[in-house]
Amino acid sequence: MTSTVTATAKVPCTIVTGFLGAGKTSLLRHVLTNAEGRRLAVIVNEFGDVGIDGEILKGCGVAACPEDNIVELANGCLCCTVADDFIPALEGLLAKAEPPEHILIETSGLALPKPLVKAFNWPAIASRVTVDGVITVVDGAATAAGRFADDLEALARQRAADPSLEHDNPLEEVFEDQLLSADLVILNKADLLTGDDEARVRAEIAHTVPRAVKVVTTREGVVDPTVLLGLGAAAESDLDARPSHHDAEGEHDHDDFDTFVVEISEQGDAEAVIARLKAAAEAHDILRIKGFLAVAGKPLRLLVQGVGARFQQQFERPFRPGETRGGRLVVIGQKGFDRDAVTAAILG
Ligand SMILES: Nc1nc2c(ncn2[C@@H]2O[C@H](COP(=O)(O)OP(=O)(O)OP(=O)(O)O)[C@@H](O)[C@H]2O)c(=O)[nH]1
Repeated sequence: MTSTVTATAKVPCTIVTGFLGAGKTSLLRHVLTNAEGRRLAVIVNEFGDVGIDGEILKGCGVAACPEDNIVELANGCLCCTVADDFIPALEGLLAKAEPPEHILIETSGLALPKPLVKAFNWPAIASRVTVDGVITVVDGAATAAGRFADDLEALARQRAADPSLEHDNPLEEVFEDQLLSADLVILNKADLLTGDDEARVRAEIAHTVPRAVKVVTTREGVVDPTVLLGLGAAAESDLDARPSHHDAEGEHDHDDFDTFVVEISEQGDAEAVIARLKAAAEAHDILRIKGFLAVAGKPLRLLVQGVGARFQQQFERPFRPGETRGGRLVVIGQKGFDRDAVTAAILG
C-alpha cells in the first residue's frame, strides 16, 4: 500500500460495523497485521467495560499501529455518544505528531452506523476526515440459521409482495440498518456455511441492500486490506442513499437489548465453566458472551468468546501485577432475559 495523504487531504476513515460476534475484530486484526507500513489507528467501541476487543488488537503488536493509536471507547454506544466520546477521540488521533494515514473505527455490534457517518459532517472534523467506506461484516452462520429473520424465505416472499414491509424484530432492525449503510459487505464465517447457505445469505443481503454493493466471502475476516481500504466512498456526503429504520427518531436507545458483567472467581476447571456458559446461552437465548477467566495454576488469562451457543477459548496475556486474579464476562441478550438466572447458571 502507498500513502496518499498530503498536508491538505482529509484522512480516510473506515467504519467497520456488523452484528455482535460477526467478526469485526478478527477483520481488523488481519488489516493491522497486513498494514504494509501504512500508519494506522483504531477506534474501538464495545459494550460493557471488559475491553476485550482493544486487548486483542493491542495484542497484534504491530509497529504500524502502536498501542497508543488504539483508542477504546467502552462508554456505551458510539452512535449515541458522538459529541462526548467519538469526536474527541478522533481529534486526539489527528493531533498526534505523526497523525495516522488511515483510521479504522469498529462499532459495537449493536450500534447503528448511520449516526456515526453523519458525525463526519460536524464542523469540528468535517474538513479533516472523510468516511472512506462503511464495511459491514455479516455472520454467515447466524444469518443462514435465521437469526435475523424468523423465516428468511417467508420474509423474502412477503417483501416481494410489499417492499415497504416493516417488522418489529429488534435483531433484524439492527442487522438491516448495518447493511443499509454498507459500501462493502464481508460475508464471514465461510467455514460454517454448508450446502446452499452462502447463496441464500447472499440473496438475503441483496434483498436488504438497495444499492449495488459488493459482497466478499471470508473466513476469520481474512481479506486483502487493499480490498477494504481506499474505497473513496465519502459516505458522509451520501447519507440519503443509506436509509435507516431509525431515520425518524434521531438517536436510538438500545432499549431492546440488555448487557451486564458477571464477575467469576478463579476456577479450577475451565472446561466446566465453558460447558455452563454453553448451557446458559442455549437456555436463555443469549446473543454474546465475552471476557476472560482466571484458571488455577495458569499465569495467563483465558479469553472466552461465545456467539450464541458457539464458544471459543484461548490463553491470552498474563495477569498484570496488581490485577486481581479473577474473571469477568460481558453477557448481552435481548431485553427481558433473567439476569439472576443467567448469573446463577454461569456461576454454577
Ligand atoms: N468459525 C468461525 N469463527 C469465527 C470466524 N470469524 C470470527 N470467528 C469467531 O467468532 C467470534 C467473534 O469474533 P470477533 O471478531 O470478536 O467478532 P466481533 O464482530 O468483533 O464481535 P463483537 O465486537 O463482540 O460484536 C470469535 O470467537 C472469533 O474467533 C470465522 O470465519 N469462522
